[in-house]
Amino acid sequence: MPSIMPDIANHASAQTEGTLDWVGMDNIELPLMVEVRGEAPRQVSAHVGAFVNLTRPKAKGIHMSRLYLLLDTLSTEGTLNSQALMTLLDNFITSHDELSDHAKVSFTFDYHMRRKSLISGKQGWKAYPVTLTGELKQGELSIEMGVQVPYSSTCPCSAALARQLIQDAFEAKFSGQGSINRAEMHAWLGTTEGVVATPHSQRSIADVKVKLDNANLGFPLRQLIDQIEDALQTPVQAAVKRVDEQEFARLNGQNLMFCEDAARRLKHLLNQHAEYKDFLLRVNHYESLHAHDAVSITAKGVKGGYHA
Ligand SMILES: Nc1nc2c(ncn2[C@@H]2O[C@H](COP(=O)(O)OP(=O)(O)OP(=O)(O)O)[C@@H](O)[C@H]2O)c(=O)[nH]1
Repeated sequence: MPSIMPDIANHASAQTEGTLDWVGMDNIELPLMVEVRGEAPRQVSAHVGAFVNLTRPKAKGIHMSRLYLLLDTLSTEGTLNSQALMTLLDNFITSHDELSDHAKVSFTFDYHMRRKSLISGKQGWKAYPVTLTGELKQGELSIEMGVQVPYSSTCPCSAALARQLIQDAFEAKFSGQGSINRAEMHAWLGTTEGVVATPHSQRSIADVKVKLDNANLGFPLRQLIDQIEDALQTPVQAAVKRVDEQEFARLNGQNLMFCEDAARRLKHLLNQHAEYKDFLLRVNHYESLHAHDAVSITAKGVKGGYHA
């Protein structure tokens, strides 16, 4: 190894001068202990983005290795919680004395949760894609928590059209009869001639980002996922026996949703919780009627905050 190695980041000047908003690394893969509110810390496999700004127009570049090694220490010795996030971002800035005064980090990972079946008492895993992002500017920490929650949506228009066909089929079958035989009708309703049409439904994703007001209480990830699933009523299921599938069919029938309905339910929910000081949500219905998607997007409407 040569005794003195060139140190471009420290000693060379920028070819073209200028400040930069963010410089760093993206998609760093590392295992990480994550602690969310009310849960024991657990290991996840994270993809990380680590950034600082570059305030000196003449400086050649930032010191990528310093950010990387700070992350590595968190991965090998620490646990990601709100305090660790603050410390990490603070260290990003202090390690770039004279070069940077803003720092940003994002962790993307799947968070697995045990989910109960609707009726049978069975359990299974669901993996929720999560992104935790922290930004430190002028000593102020801002934390964003994003999660994607899959659910089922049954089209209300299709359901109404199907009901009409069922009514028509009923008329055609029973119109000539003075009094209807109850047993005959019960049996007929159990056939595909009786329920002649079914509405289409689709796997859908609620993509929700919230800005946390007070992350000292921990990342309320389980709480947010539970709230979203409770509001929508038709989250996709893990373990399913027939009794669960039947209950799922009932829930879908009682929660018919356009993408507008789903977005309004979630907006109403998030507006009720002051802890989410801002939010941005996007509801994607991956249509089975069309080859394209039905989408609703909305934000809380905070001045200077998220916008759709
Ligand atoms: N700034 C910057 N560094 C890059 C880039 N691509 C790769 N690197 C490399 O990142 C490596 C780490 O840089 P530094 O953190 O400055 O490494 P170092 O000089 O050994 O570390 P310090 O002594 O702490 O400054 C260097 O080998 C750079 O060449 C880039 O686009 N920008």
